[in-house]
Amino acid sequence: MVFTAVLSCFVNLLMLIVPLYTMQVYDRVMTSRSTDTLIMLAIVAVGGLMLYAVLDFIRTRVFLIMGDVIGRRLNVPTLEAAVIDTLHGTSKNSTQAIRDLNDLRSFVTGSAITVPLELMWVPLFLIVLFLLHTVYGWLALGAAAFLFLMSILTDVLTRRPLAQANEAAARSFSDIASTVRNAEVIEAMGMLPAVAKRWQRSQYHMIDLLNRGNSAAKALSAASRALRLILQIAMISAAAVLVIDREASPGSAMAAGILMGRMLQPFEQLIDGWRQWVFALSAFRRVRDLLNTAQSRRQSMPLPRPDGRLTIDRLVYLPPGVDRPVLKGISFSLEPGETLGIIGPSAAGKSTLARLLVGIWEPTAGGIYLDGHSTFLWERESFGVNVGYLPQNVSLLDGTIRENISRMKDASPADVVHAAKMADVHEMIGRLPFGYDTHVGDTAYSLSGGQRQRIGLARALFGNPRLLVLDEPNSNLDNAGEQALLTAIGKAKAARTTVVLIAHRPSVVAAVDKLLVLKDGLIDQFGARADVLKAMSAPPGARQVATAPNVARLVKTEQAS
Ligand SMILES: Nc1ncnc2c1ncn2[C@@H]1O[C@H](COP(=O)(O)OP(=O)(O)OP(=O)(O)O)[C@@H](O)[C@H]1O
Repeated sequence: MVFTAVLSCFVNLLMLIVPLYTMQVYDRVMTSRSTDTLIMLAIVAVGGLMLYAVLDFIRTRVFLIMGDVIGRRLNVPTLEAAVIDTLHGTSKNSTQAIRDLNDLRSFVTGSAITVPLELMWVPLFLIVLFLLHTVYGWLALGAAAFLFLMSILTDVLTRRPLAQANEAAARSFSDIASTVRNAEVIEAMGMLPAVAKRWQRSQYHMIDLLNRGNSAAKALSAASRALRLILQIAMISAAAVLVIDREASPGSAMAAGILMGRMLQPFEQLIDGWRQWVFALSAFRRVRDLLNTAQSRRQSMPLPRPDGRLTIDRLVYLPPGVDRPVLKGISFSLEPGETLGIIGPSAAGKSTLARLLVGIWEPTAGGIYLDGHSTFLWERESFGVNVGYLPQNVSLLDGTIRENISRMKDASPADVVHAAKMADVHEMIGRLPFGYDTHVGDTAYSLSGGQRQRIGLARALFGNPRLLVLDEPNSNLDNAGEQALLTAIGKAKAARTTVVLIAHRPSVVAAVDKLLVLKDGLIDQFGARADVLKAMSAPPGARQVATAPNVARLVKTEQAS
């Protein structure tokens, strides 16, 4: 910015060439009738203007580089902040930040950003006008003050509606994204007219705000343009009077007209470009707020590969903005290579527990420890290579099957095939149009729910994780798929991977060592599978399996010892 300000000084100085040249031609060349002087003056003026072009180009390049730097420095931090923000559930429209960043870049490379730099050098033109004649100087000063007041009026009248319109546009974008995501449901149930009506209402509101801001801005811009021309005419008339009274030369009168026009131009540009400034400032604020608030609260030091000992100690989870905990003090532990099935009614908190186990959310109280280290605090990359997670709603990222299984890394084909074989999907992938290179994701080749789930399982198994958390991995599977899942769990267990499996259907829990029954955020039953199943089938009074408080005591004693 300092460099461009210095460059702008020279650019503005060189802008004096045309008025000075005009003055010299009128006052010197025309009176002396010397064509040699004219040629000399023309050569100097053209040379100066070429230098002007070069400096102006360099100034533009500096802004292009600035735009580039903004993109390069902030792209990844903004993406990371948007992801963290989404996980915290603090914002519903984190993707807007990426759009904001692109808008900021376009603003920096546009014309409105240079206006303050031009305004900075207005005093230079004023000094020259005062030097030509004090009347020119005072007139120009009055005109500048008048247009400055117009800019303030523009701000007062347009800033609020334009900023609100900008926010409304951001919300509207997020509405469209959600509509497009749910296209199938909307089409199948004829919801489009109702959805379109709702969206149209928000659009009308946005357009209304935009029109209000724009009409005021356009009216003020037209008024200021006319005003500038009127002020220029006032300047030329005053100059004519001075020439008639022989107080100024005709050349200086011409120069004063040109100088005044040039001096007032940035004010006009300021009023015209106000909208861009308002939008850029709100985009800047959103990006800044996101980068400031969405700070990762995790550790930055990578940790070594764990054995897979999992300890859950008095875990409580209260979602943000909710006053009733979903998990109300859960404690249990698993040794490396143990497999645990978690069952329980809907909304018992099973998926919440799964998300907490893999450190997506931060426990409100208590903790989850893998080999003694909090799974939430664990540095993400070193945690990720040791953990596999299959969420309830599997969605694959935009990319090939190979990229999806290898978690978007440039992995060796042998490792990808190994994970695919573990999940028993190697042959299924072989039957796809381009095998491992088949492009999948939201917009590409459509896989069935079961196929997606099995590729999601291969992705979770990739890299032989130490902890594997599978949230209802069989919800879309047929018998063959379920058999493959049981085999995969068996292989993971043989490789001493600790497995946590959430299930609705009891068929898959046949593969686990221990069983946990979760009810309303509390452990109802926990123990060896056979014991829990026996206790569940026994009448309520006769249950003898460890319950939550007992387990909590067990964990505490273990830690104390
Ligand atoms: N971020 C959140 N904000 C508010 N409530 C939440 C949040 N996450 C989970 N809940 C609530 O916690 C409860 C448990 O949800 P969870 O998804 O863990 O249940 P679940 O046992 O996996 O159910 P299902 O078997 O139907 O998948 C639900 O009542 C849900 O509304």
